Amino acid sequence: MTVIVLSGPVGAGKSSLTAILSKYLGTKPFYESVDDNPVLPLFYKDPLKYTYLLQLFFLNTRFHSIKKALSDDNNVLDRSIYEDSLFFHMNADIGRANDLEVQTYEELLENMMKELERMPKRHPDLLVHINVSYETMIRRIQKRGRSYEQLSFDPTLEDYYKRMLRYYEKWYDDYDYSPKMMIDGDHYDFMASESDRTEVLDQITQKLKQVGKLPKNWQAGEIARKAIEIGQ
Ligand SMILES: Nc1ncnc2c1ncn2[C@@H]1O[C@H](COP(=O)(O)OP(=O)(O)OP(=O)(O)O)[C@@H](O)[C@H]1O
Ligand SMILES: Nc1nc(=O)c2ncn([C@H]3C[C@H](O)[C@@H](CO)O3)c2[nH]1
Repeated sequence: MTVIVLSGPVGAGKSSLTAILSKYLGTKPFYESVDDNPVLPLFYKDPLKYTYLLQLFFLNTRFHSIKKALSDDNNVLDRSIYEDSLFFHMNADIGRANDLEVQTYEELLENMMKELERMPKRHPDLLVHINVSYETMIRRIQKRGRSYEQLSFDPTLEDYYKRMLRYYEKWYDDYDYSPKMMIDGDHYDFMASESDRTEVLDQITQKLKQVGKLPKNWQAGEIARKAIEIGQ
């Protein structure tokens, strides 16, 4: 059983790489709840009011998928539970949550993490972090086109996204729940370029080999080749 978790800021390419990687390895993808998330548009419209609710919503849905993913299969997860706390603290630091909310959230998260310790696997086998610059992040957010994430919807998002990148830098440095690796999301266009896709998948396969976690019976056969050819 191998569990891989993708991490990275908004628009870094986690969902896209989750689709490609899971196809390549023949494993199951688990996606973050976005289009079916009723709180997300409300949050971007009125962050002060909806930060706490959004955080609980994400924590709850993430917990559901992690419990499934850590049970007994080979899986790829689009974003980790470890990043939820980053988002919440970042929002609290800009005054969108009070001390009592922070304390309650922390206690709930700790409780949930304790529950996860009972799972057959407690942590992922590998964290794949996609690193992007501010310029790339904005380009991808525009390309994807969720209206409420655009700078034209709320110009203060520029500060929010720049802050997010700073928090992610420290978060990745501190992360030590599993082996980790970084993909250069500025350099590799794993959506449009087959050779970039091959290179990124190769980097991940090498790392999985190195940590002894390449899914059993996996070999770069026909299905993997197809995943490279067609992308997601
Ligand atoms: N390496 C890449 N090269 C070119 N385009 C990319 C790359 N990665 C992602 N994209 C494009 O950028 C957009 C955002 O990608 P995606 O939805 O996978 O990001 P994400 O990290 O899952 O974002 P979020 O956390 O906000 O859901 C999509 O339109 C996708 O096609
Ligand atoms: N505030 C907040 N807390 C979270 O835990 C969290 N997780 C994801 N997101 C936002 C980022 C993208 O817009 C969108 C898709 O990742 O959802 C979050 N926002």
